Amino acid sequence: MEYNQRDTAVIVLKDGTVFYGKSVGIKGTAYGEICFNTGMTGYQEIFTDPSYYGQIMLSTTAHIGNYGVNVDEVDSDGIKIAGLVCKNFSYNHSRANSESDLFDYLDKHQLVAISDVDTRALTAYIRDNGAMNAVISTDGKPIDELRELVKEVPSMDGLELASKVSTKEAYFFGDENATYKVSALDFGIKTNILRCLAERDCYVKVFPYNSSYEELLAFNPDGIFLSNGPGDPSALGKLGVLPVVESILGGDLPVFGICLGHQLIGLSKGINTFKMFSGHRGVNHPILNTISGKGEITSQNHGFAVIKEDVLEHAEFEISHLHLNDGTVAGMQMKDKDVFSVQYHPESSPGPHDSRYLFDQFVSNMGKKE
Ligand SMILES: NC(=O)CC[C@H](N)C(=O)O
Repeated sequence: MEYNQRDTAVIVLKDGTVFYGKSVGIKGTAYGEICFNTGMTGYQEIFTDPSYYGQIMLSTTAHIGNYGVNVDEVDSDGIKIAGLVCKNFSYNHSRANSESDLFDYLDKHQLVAISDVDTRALTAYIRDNGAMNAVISTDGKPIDELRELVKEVPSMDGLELASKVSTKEAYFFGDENATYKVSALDFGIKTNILRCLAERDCYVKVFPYNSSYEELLAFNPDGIFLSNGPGDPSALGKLGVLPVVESILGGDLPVFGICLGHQLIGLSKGINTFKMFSGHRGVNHPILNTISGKGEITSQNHGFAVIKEDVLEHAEFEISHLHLNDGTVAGMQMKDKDVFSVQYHPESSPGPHDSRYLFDQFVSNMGKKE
């Protein structure tokens, strides 16, 4: 396909490789780390997941847009991905409870989006060469200019993004007469995590990422939650987050961390993180709960992970979950405290509900304190 065709769009990878497609969003140029998600449904939840902030989403599913959009299916106040790359884009949608079509939604949120890409070839390329920066363009910029532009895109390694999606002001979620009160530290929290807590009789106060331990305690919580979020977890050290997490772990309240929250629990205790080759993003990742011996099919979205040896050598922690594809740490817990965390997404929006029991475990830990 020639780039000078009308509506033709282009993807330029950091190493100079080029893929072509057609524009289905606004005319513009967007950049970020390109990563692929293998989920076959749940595109609206994925696009609005704050953990994807700064990343270009390459969807491996064959159709995007065919069931429209619904405001109840968002995981934040708007689209958070930096751009979209897909195979077939459906301008028609068909579903009883869809409110509008994806095309209008992308336009409303001013997203650069490209369809008709050979997504299988591009995914295989990233799988074999690792997650990498990319520029996607639908406004006719010459390839040479885009090859220069992609060199300027900041590396995800060391990039701090959580402060950009965390709430500016504390807010409440759920019924104020609920049995349990939870203070949640927000690094880009997915709304479905709040829904899962509220459904389990929790009233949640969501705090900005730079809140102090004292501010979290002033809500008089029964437990503390550490959220998911975008970027390199180790970059949050410079924002002073780790001493707050250390104080939380030093207290006696039950603690639950998901994804970035899990990584921060580790970092605050000297368990380091590393950048994975291409990360885990999809809705069918197999996990072994090493405590119960049971398997779980899980929803995942991460590009960093804690170093396994650091957990194994740590006196206070033990591994609770392992990723069965590559043996990476998928969950850990403190041996003598009600502190546990997982690298994956039990709120699973989208994804199977196998791991929702972790919310029950957190609530049950809070119940023990009564
Ligand atoms: N979903 C998340 O919280 C992701 C955590 C972190 N940004 C990572 O990519 O590993």
